[in-house]
Amino acid sequence: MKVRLFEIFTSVEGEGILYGTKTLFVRLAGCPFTCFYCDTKESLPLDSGTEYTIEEANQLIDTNLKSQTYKVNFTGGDPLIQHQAVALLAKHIQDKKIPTYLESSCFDIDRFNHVLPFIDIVKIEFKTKDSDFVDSKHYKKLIAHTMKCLESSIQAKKIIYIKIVVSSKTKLYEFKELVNQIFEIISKDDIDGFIIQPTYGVSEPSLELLLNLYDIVYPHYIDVKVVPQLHKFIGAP
Ligand SMILES: Nc1nc2[nH]cc(C(=O)O)c2c(=O)[nH]1
Ligand code: SF4
Ligand SMILES: [Mg+2]
Repeated sequence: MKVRLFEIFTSVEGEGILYGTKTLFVRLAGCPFTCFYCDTKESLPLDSGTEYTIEEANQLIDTNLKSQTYKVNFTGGDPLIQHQAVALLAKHIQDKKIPTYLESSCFDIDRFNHVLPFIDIVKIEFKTKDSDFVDSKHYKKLIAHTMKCLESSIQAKKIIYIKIVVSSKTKLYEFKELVNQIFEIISKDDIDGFIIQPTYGVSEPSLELLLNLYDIVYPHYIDVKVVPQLHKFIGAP
């Protein structure tokens, strides 16, 4: 089996509940979606990056693990595009007792379930309608898949947090509908965090909007946090 990696680098985790922690990032090539705020557009083409055999990719990861690595984040692109390869690479890392982390848009429950056994920390990202991830007629189906990924992670007792990227285009009523839908199927104790992540450099949300979005989540989950992407502020990848 082959895998296309766009890049591999060590940095400070810039997103989510583990922000500020040293992490090795394995960025998979390929994502067919179209979020208007995507900050890794170079990695979207399926033929971007470099192709490796699994053995070569594992060797590359091993070389990068040498400089004290505490966890490995599979990101993209979307790692579920190459789910079979990601499962093999993540197993290789777990065998070394290093925690693995999946950074995906959770668009397909079958692909997600294939990778999940080899992942310790899962970010469940719910896309807003205004993200342009998919056109609006496919949005309901996307959210159904993401919900199933969330339920599956809870059943598997993973470390889980929910992330929603918001912009000045995010509609309060749509956000509220999404949050209500999430907490209809889960309880606050099922997750380890809820992150509202503002877009950076494009259609940035106002403080007023961020606070209104916060107030929508708070009644369901009092530890909700607004966390911008830390790495953008320290000039790190
Ligand atoms: N420092 C840093 N942290 C990140 N967390 C998630 C990232 C991503 O691109 O998915 C990312 C990234 O690209 N860089
Ligand atoms: S899902 Fe992620 S990688 Fe794909 S277009 Fe959206 S932000 Fe970019
Ligand atoms: Mg990034």
